[in-house]
Amino acid sequence: MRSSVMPLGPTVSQDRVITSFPKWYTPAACLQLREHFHGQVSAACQHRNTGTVGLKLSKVVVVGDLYVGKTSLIHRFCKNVFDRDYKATIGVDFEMERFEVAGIPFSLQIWDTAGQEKFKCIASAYYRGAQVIITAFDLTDMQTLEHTRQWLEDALRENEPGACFLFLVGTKKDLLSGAACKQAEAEAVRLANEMQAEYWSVSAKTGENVKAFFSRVAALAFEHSVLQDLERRSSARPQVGDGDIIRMEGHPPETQDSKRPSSPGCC
Ligand SMILES: Nc1nc2c(ncn2[C@@H]2O[C@H](COP(=O)(O)OP(=O)(O)OP(=O)(O)O)[C@@H](O)[C@H]2O)c(=O)[nH]1
Ligand SMILES: [Mg+2]
Repeated sequence: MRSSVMPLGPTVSQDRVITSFPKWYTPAACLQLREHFHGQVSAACQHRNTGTVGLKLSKVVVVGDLYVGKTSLIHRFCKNVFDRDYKATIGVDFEMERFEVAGIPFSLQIWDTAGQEKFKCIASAYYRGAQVIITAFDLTDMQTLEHTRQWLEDALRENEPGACFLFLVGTKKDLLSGAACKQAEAEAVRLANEMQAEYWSVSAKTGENVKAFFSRVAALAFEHSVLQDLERRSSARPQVGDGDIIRMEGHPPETQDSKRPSSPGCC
């Protein structure tokens, strides 16, 4: 898992401040059932002992068929706008979002990729180094759900095994209701469990669940970064052995980076 160092900037807006651990959409397909930050993470945040986490950003990659609403979802969250007209993404685009999680600055770099086949090879060049993969489908078009397996496989191929949190997101929730929505969600939850992904239904048009979803993404990515940083620092601490030799226990950073996220149910 890779993170890049980013420069310090202004403080975040109030609606990007996360103080309590955001909840899942459904416990039936959820990466983390805890309602609070991990104890070690809370303590580290309280004592401002989060190492370099506050200076880093996590990469989020959004993939899925054309027209499912990837760009709309990102624009609703980052710019609070919705455009009814379709403008295909050409290759890739990205947005930066700054948060404050448990008092610590944290940023997501959200990569929006093209769903059109002809742009796939450009887009796939940007899959590497993702900490989070969001696979989107249109709740009103179940073929797009079937295609998520392939999108996920392609994105995972470019990343270390177990290095990413996975989300499956059903879009355009405003267009479905009642039994049709329940049925589409049930199928999606089944697939999310197979993929070991967390499931969310959202609407970019109405904004339903959009902020809650990205807050959840940010909190999980943040928590994992802090835990990883704590683990890296504790395993790099020198230890005095039986004799006069000082042993350095630990692994090179690359090995640590490729560890699975520690929460249950992620890839
Ligand atoms: N009703 C409704 N329409 C939506 C929603 N999200 C997106 N759309 C519409 O769906 C169409 C496609 O949305 P985009 O966000 O451009 O789709 P995309 O997945 O980024 O497409 P590509 O860039 O080609 O991969 C647009 O006309 C949007 O207005 C939604 O939540 N509700
Ligand atoms: Mg797009």
